[in-house]
Amino acid sequence: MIEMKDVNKTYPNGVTALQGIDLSIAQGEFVYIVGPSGAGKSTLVGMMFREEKHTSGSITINGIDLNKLKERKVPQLRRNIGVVYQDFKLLPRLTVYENIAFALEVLEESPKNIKKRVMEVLDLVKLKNKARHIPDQLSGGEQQRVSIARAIVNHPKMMIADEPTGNLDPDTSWDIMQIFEEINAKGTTVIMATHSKEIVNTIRKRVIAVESGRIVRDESRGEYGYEI
Ligand SMILES: Nc1ncnc2c1ncn2[C@@H]1O[C@H](COP(=O)(O)OP(=O)(O)OP(=O)(O)O)[C@@H](O)[C@H]1O
Repeated sequence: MIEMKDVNKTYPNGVTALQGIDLSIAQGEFVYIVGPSGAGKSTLVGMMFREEKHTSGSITINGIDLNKLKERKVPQLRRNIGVVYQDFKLLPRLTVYENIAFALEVLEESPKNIKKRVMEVLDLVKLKNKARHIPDQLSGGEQQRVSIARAIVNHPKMMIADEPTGNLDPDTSWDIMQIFEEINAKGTTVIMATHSKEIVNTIRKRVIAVESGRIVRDESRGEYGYEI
C-alpha cells in the first residue's frame, strides 16, 4: 500500500530532508515514525499524501505511482487518506457537524448518507452531544477527536497523523490513542509521527526511526529509543 524506493527530498532552499528512503507499509499496519526534531518525520509523512513532492526515487501509494500522478488527480489520491494534524486544522466558523460533513459534501454524497455517516463517526469519537458546537467551544482533546472524525468519515484506507497528541495532556492523549487503535482494528492503516516515548513504549507497534533524513531503525514491535 505504501512503497518507497530510494526516495530523496531536497527542499527548494537546498536543505536535504530525506535521503535513500526505502520502506514498505502494508494495508492494516500501525506504524510510528519517530526521531529527533528536524530528522525528517513530517517530510516523510507529508510525501505519503503528496503534501510534499519527493525529489527523486519512486513512491507508490494505494497502487498509484506518484511519479506518474498528474496534479489534477491528487484529490483522487487523497480521497483514500485521512490526515490528522497536531493543531487540528478545523474550520473555526463551522460547527462540529459541519466540519465533518464538509469532507463528504465535496464528494457530492447525498444529504441522507452524509447525516448517517457523520453521526456514526461522531459516535465513534464520543462527541454526538457536541455536534452543534463550534471548535472554540471545545477542549483541545475534543477538537482533536473532531479532526479524527473528519479524517475517517470517508472510510479512507489509511490515516496519517503528524504529532496528533503534541498539543494534548497525557490523559487526553490516551483517549486519542484508543480511538486510533479502534480505527486500526477495523482495517485502516495508521501512520503516526510522534515524540511521545510513553505512547510508543506502551502501545507497542512497528517503529520506524528517522535520523538526519535516513531510516536508521525499523522494528515490528519497537521502542521509542530516545531520551527526552
Ligand atoms: N518547507 C521547508 N523548506 C525548507 N526546509 C524544510 C521545510 N520543511 C522542513 N524543512 C527542513 O527539513 C528537515 C526535516 O524537517 P521535518 O519537519 O521533516 O522534521 P521533523 O522530524 O518532522 O521535525 P519535528 O520533530 O521538529 O517536527 C529540517 O532540516 C527542516 O528544517
